Order: sequence, then C-alpha cells, then structure tokens
Amino acid sequence: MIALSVNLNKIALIRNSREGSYPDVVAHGRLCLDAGAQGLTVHPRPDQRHIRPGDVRELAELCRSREGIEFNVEGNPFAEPLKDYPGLIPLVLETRPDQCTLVPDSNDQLTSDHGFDLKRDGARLKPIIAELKAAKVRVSLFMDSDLEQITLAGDVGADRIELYTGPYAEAVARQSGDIDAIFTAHSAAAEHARQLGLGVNAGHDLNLINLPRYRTLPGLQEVSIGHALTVDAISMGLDNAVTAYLNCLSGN
Ligand SMILES: CC(=O)[C@@H](O)[C@H](O)COP(=O)(O)O
Ligand SMILES: NCC(=O)COP(=O)(O)O
Repeated sequence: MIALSVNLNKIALIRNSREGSYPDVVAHGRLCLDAGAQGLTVHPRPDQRHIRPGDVRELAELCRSREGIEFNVEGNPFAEPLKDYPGLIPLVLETRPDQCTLVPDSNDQLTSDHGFDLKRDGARLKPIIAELKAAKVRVSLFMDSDLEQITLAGDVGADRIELYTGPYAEAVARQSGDIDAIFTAHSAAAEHARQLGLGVNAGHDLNLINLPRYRTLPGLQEVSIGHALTVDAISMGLDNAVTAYLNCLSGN
C-alpha cells in the first residue's frame, strides 16, 4: 500500500492571508486523517509564508494521538533562520515527527524545484542525519533521479529518498515528448534506491492526472501531496479530495 501524506502548507497559506486562525490548520489536518490519509506533511520555511512553528507542534500532537498515523516535517537544515523561526533541526528535535525530509531549498525559492547535490552537501549533512536518527526520526532526502546522487544518499546515512516528481508533473501537464523517458528515469532511481536498502517516497506537483503511473514505481512507500489536493478540495471538499487521492493510489 502506498501511504498518502497530505501536505497542509496551502491551508496555512490561506490562514496567513488574514489575522487570526481561519482556516484552522489542525482541524483540516484532522479532517484529512478522518478521511483516511495515512499521514500529514508540513514544510515550515524560515519566512513562515505558510506553516509556522506552532503548527508543527500542534500537528505533531495530533499525529501522535492517532495509531499508525505518520507526521513528516520537511525543510532545509542549512536555511538561515528568519524572525522567530528556530531552525528546522531544533524544531524537529523538539517535536519528534516520524520522519524529517531534508530539502535543499533556499529562502528565496518560490517552491521546491531540485534535489540535493550530495557531492557538495553530503559531508555537512551526515552529522545532521545521524543526530536525527539518534532521536528516532526517520530521515528522507529530497532527490532528483540521479543514480550517483542516490548512492551518496545511502552513504550519508539516509533511511529513505523522496524522489522529486516535479519534472514528470510538468511533462504530463505539457504533454511533452519526454514523459516516458522521465518516468523511466524515476523508476530506475527508485529501483536503485531499493537495491541500496533505501526506502522510496515521492512528491511535488503530484495530482489526480499524473499520480496513477506512480503505482508502478518500484518500492514506492509514500507520496506527499498538498498543492493539487488543496486545489481539488476547493471544488470537491477536502474529505472527498482525500478519498479521490486514496482511490487513485489503490487503483480503485
Ligand atoms: C518538498 C516539496 O516538494 C514540497 O513538499 C514543498 O513542501 C512544497 O513547498 P510549498 O508548499 O512551499 O510550495
Ligand atoms: N514533498 C512534496 C509535498 O509535501 C507536497 O508537494 P506539493 O503536492 O504541494 O507540490
């Protein structure tokens, strides 16, 4: 079974567009879990454009209260702390999510758009990964479909990789000629990770159109989906959107 982890960033983005706490991020996380999602994901960026440290603390409690539900916190461990943002690692060590997905985003990026270059960052990531694992937090690294880089992910002690699926999503949206080549590269990367003993997650710009093919990705354990699921929820309702993504993953 491929687990669906709903990313709540965009619920928080709407909340932050006004004073107060409407929509309530935790209440919407609870709704996703009640609809059957196996986990929740957040990406607390230093500028707090959407998810804030308080959201991470409250959602950690919510997920801990639910048997079998996983909480995944994403971010760049090297990002310059801004305002009252404590930094990703202190926040993760405080809240102890089930998984931390490290992502090489800089503070000025609109969104995540590439995986790690472990030739450059591997040495300084290794002790951070060890510290998170010592705290019993599973570590996943956001990676492109590059076999050499995925080998390095194993070398630096990652438990899993999260394949960056943006290029495939873009190719499907444009109906470009390289759709199959991109997915073939994804599959090779997933198989390579699996042979190295690494778990396989996937995410970014997944939606109800491009997601079905990921049912064939070797060893896929979890997808984290937020942007498109939130957009679908505007017309379907959040519980129906979660159900639609669960059905898509199970082939129903
Ligand atoms: C790592 C990744 O691809 C997404 O999880 C990321 O959280 C998207 O961030 P935004 O929601 O800020 O675009
Ligand atoms: N890791 C991917 C994620 O959490 C959500 O990405 P998106 O669906 O918002 O593009």
